[in-house]
Amino acid sequence: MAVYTEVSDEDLNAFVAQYDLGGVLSCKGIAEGVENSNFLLVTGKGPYILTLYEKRTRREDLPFFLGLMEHLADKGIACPLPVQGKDGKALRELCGRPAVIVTFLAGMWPRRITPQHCAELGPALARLHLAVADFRMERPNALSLGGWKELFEKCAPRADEVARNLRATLEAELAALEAHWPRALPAGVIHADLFPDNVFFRGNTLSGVIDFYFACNDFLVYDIAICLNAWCFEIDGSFNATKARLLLTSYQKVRPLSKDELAALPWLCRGSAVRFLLTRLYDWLNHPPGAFVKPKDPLEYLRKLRFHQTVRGLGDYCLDDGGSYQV
Ligand SMILES: Nc1ncnc2c1ncn2[C@@H]1O[C@H](COP(=O)(O)OP(=O)(O)OP(=O)(O)O)[C@@H](O)[C@H]1O
Ligand SMILES: N[C@@H](CCO)C(=O)O
Repeated sequence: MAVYTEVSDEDLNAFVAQYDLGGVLSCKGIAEGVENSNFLLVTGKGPYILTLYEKRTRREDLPFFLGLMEHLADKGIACPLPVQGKDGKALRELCGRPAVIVTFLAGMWPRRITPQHCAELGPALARLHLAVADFRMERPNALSLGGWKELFEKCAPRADEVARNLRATLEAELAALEAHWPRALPAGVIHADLFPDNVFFRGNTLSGVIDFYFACNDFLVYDIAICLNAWCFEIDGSFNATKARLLLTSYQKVRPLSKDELAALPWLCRGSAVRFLLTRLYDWLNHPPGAFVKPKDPLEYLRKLRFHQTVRGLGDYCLDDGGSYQV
């Protein structure tokens, strides 16, 4: 489970006393998530989330992430809002880790994705992209081409332990991505990790988005590519064109995509598949025996990559038969 740092009652009470939240009523570790330690903290003022940032979230990036959540919440996007202490600061330290308390969002992430979930996701993502247009902080995407290459080099010597020819497959794919990666598309701050476990629903209605800790500046449509991979494949590995069409058409009701953005999607989907394949592969190969967090399956993303490699244009996704957008 994702509680890497245990917090004593004494430390917790002293920490919470720095806020105007009343006393601690309960604090329970949250099993989900892999990056940071999260707790459901209940105080006299209600439920909150306490997050202790572990080693992969860089301290210098935290003002960007917290500033982004404040900006989005201010624009009416349903996302966690960092809570300020009595001194006006949201970011402080607990047990030697940077730590924040954020507001609690009601809802559940969907365990079984339906087309309706994708139809809700599209406009929420588009609204997020519009809302960041005047967010002034920047964070380059460390997990784009350059970052993939670095990760690949770290994983390459042992990649074939995980799948036959994986090293050669990745090497060839990185070269192809380098050659075809779009150079100029509308850009801004993207979520960059908008998987189903980061999107909450109440019934079929999207109620909030969490986990902005990979957010960065990149092509806006790259966020859609990430979502196509994370939301539109079935457990048996097949691509669900109905879900993809709903995601794209509903997104475009809020933020229409240009011809260039649509045309770039197949390569962006390949890039996004490589991004998650590589981070999962790295975690798989560097997983300490006995660790309580189960690494995610890298091969799921190898299968997705192989699917996108067969695609020659948007038509191969069977996306352009609805007539609801133009390529
Ligand atoms: N603001 C919030 N409101 C309600 N629940 C939350 C909130 N933030 C986090 N959670 C709960 O904590 C879990 C883990 O949170 P989060 O996804 O941010 O962790 P993480 O370690 O960064 O995970 P990931 O592996 O997705 O990067 C979520 O699945 C959710 O159950
Ligand atoms: N969403 C990521 C993990 C957390 O960032 C993945 O599924 O690989």
